Amino acid sequence: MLEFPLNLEKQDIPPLSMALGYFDGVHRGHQQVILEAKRQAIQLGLSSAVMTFDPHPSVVLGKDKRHVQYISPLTEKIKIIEQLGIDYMFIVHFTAEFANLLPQEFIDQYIIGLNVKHVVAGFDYTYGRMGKGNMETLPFHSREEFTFSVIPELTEGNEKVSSTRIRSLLREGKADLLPNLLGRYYTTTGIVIHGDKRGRTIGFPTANIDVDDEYIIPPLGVYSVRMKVNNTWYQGVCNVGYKPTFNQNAKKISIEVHLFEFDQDIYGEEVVVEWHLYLRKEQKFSGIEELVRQIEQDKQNALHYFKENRQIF
Ligand SMILES: Cc1cc2nc3c(=O)[nH]c(=O)nc-3n(C[C@H](O)[C@H](O)[C@H](O)COP(=O)(O)O)c2cc1C
Ligand SMILES: Nc1ncnc2c1ncn2[C@@H]1O[C@H](COP(=O)(O)OP(=O)(O)OP(=O)(O)O)[C@@H](O)[C@H]1O
Repeated sequence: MLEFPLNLEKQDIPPLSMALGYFDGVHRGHQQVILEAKRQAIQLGLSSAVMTFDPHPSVVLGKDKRHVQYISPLTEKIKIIEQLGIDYMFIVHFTAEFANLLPQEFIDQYIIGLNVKHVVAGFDYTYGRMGKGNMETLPFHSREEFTFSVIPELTEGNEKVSSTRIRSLLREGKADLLPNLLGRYYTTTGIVIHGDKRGRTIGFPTANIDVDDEYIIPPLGVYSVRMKVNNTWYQGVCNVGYKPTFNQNAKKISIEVHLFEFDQDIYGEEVVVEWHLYLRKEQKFSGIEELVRQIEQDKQNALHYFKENRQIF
């Protein structure tokens, strides 16, 4: 997949069928939009493309002053879209100036100007200043330079499948409910770093994972997870928290995974944690023995979960 710099001339770009959206998480609704752009590309003899934005519009428009966190930070989003078999991806730097473009200016510069011959977007897609352009105004703004398809609302349990809904489920720890919306389990990519080396001595060695702070981290607690190491998936349990049994004033959340049937040195490796099921709260135990007994129980609970859900793995 190629990424174009945006100072391109129209004649340098092949005619495109382009999906439009922010696409955080590339959930099942997004996948319909993107795959329809690909289908139309094949049917109309065009190249397929996705146009997305970075950072999230809320950073620039000031609705969300907090550090923004994503279901899929940009590099992850690019990877997922690439796997859908899209030829080109345009990542528009979302600035105040861009947000201020009139709907017609956006269409002229970013759609017609990029040689787009077919547009695909969802029923609620908006464009241009204050989101004034929408799928009803698109025929007018298109100047008959391109055709378009509108993807109807994909719902699950009578509610729209949306990035907002997925973000709030994730923040409530409901990782097990995500596959219905995301089309896969939630994953975070990170690097294995050194911890306090205590895990080994209590019989539960753990990989401490440094996860990019652009990811949404599920709430504190213990989870059934799978982790991908060197292209192989392993089952395990993960603790997200401050390890209160040992640390009085820890400031940084640690994410550590104990894998079953695994004994390799993986410091410095990139790994993917796949979040499956919230098991319990993190607790302060009176001693190591009590903690170890509980982790053994966590392991049994996770093994039971994976056994029951065997058909998926
Ligand atoms: C499945 C699992 C559950 C855990 N639960 C707790 C907990 O409830 N409270 C706690 O203080 N630490 C908990 N821990 C963290 C352990 O205290 C930690 O793994 C151990 O101290 C080793 O830390 P280290 O890797 O920094 O050496 C848990 C770890 C795992 C793997
Ligand atoms: N459930 C859905 N059904 C059909 N199209 C959708 C659905 N969700 C999003 N889309 C479309 O996918 C594209 C990307 O949407 P967007 O990035 O705004 O996602 P979203 O899930 O609607 O996000 P948010 O929760 O922030 O509103 C848009 O064209 C949008 O209309």
